[in-house]
Parts: sequence; C-alpha cells; structure tokens
Amino acid sequence: MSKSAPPPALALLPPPITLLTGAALFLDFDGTLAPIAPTPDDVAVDDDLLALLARLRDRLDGRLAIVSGRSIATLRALGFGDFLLAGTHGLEFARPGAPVDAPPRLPAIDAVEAAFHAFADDKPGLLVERKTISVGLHFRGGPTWADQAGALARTLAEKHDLAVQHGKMLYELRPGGADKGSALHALMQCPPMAGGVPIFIGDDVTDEEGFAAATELGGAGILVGAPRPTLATFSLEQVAAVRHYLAEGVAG
Ligand SMILES: O=P(O)(O)OC[C@H]1O[C@H](O[C@H]2O[C@H](CO)[C@@H](O)[C@H](O)[C@H]2O)[C@H](O)[C@@H](O)[C@@H]1O
Repeated sequence: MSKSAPPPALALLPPPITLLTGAALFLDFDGTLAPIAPTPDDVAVDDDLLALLARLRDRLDGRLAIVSGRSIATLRALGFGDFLLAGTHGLEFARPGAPVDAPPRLPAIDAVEAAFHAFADDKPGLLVERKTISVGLHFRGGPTWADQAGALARTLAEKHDLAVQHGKMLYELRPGGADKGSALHALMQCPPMAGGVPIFIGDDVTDEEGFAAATELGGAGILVGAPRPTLATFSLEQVAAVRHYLAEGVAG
C-alpha cells in the first residue's frame, strides 16, 4: 500500500494529449477500458478496443501494458494475449506468448473460497469469483451484505495470513507482497517499458498505488470517474473518455 494518504477530492483537469508523448502507458481494465458490469462475466472486449490499443502500443514503441486485478488467464481469455500483462494486482506477469510468471495457488485460497461459498451461496446477489491465485466475494448484486462480507474477508485474511483487496463492491483475498505500484516499478526496469515516462490510468482504489508509483518516477496518474480523494494528477470522466483520449494519442 502507498504510504502517502490521498489528498481530499478535487476536480482534476483532463490530461493533455502531450502526456502520451514518450509515455510508458499502464492501463487498468475494469472501469477504465471497459464499463463496470453487474458481474465479472458480463464484461467483453471488443475488437475496436484491441485494435486501438495495438496501434497505440506501436506508436509508443511497445511501451503499453495492462495492469489489472483480473488474473492473466482471464485477461488472455478476454483477448489481451498479445499485450504485456500484469495480473492479480501485481502478483502475476506475462509477455505475449510467454508463460505466466506467478506464485502458486495457496491451499489457504481454497479454504477461503470454501468459506466464501458457505457464506454466499444462500444469499441472492452474492457471487464468489474463483481466480487463478486469489478469490473474490462480490456483493454488487446484494449490497446490503457489504458489511458482513467485509468482516468475513478480514477475519479470513487474518486467519490465513492473506491480504484483503477491497475493490468496487468486492472483497478479494490474495497473497500480499505486491500491488499495482510494485508492478509498475518492476515493469519499468526492463524493455519495452524502461525509458518511457510512466502514465497510469485507472478508476479504482486499487489503482492508487499505480498513480503513486507513476508520479514517483516522474510521470502521472489519470483517475477515471467522479472526483474522489486520489493521488492522480488528471482525470477522465468515464470509459468512453478514456477511449477517446487513447484514440487522440494514436492520431498524435
Ligand atoms: O484492476 P481491474 O482491471 O479494475 O480489476 C479489478 C476487479 O475487476 C472485476 O471486478 C469489478 O468489475 C466487475 C465487472 O465490471 C464488477 O461486476 C465488479 O463489481 C467489480 O468489482 C473483477 O471481477 C475482479 O476480479 C478484479 O479484481
């Protein structure tokens, strides 16, 4: 987690298009490249988005990576197989066509998954998301369960020595020791990202470490969504604005 507390909510300016010149671009997925949907499986990636990202990556001499809470297996299934990827909040990495560099799935994650199911399965609207090396408890369809879901997540995290990742209507349990900021630092050490100015675009609290890391290295964060306390420097109001901004970057 970042050591600096986010400042109070301010209305931030949109990023200038010149910010993309020489950028090493780090893009969150859910809520940034694709609108938030009722469930994780309701999200699809369209060919226009993949083509736009491929053109932008070429323009940036390869310096474009997807940095997501989704697992790399899921990112690849969604269509991002040709891109440099960091998955599960900075725990997994993969280059196009190469094996995934990730820690093993811990037995504790299976135990948490069973406990999540025991809690959620008789409660309409709750959803347990099985992920490669983590597990999520979604309450978007049952928001009245938010407090109990959070209490359960924290109890299980302490019992099994895992990290709690709070997302949008989601508690996820995963091994600790990484976040999107550490992912950015790691990717900036080697080609193709090394030598660029890091720009991180994201919408969620899980993206704040990415904003902090990009800023530390002389770049900037771009928050997607309404004003809130953030370490980002700029903002774009919604997914459509992100795609428009990236398209402007391709056009130069
Ligand atoms: O880092 P991201 O790429 O933003 O991924 C974060 C989590 O995104 C997904 O959950 C969120 O999006 C879902 C689909 O829009 C939505 O239904 C859910 O309420 C959100 O929390 C994904 O399911 C998680 O695994 C990711 O960690």
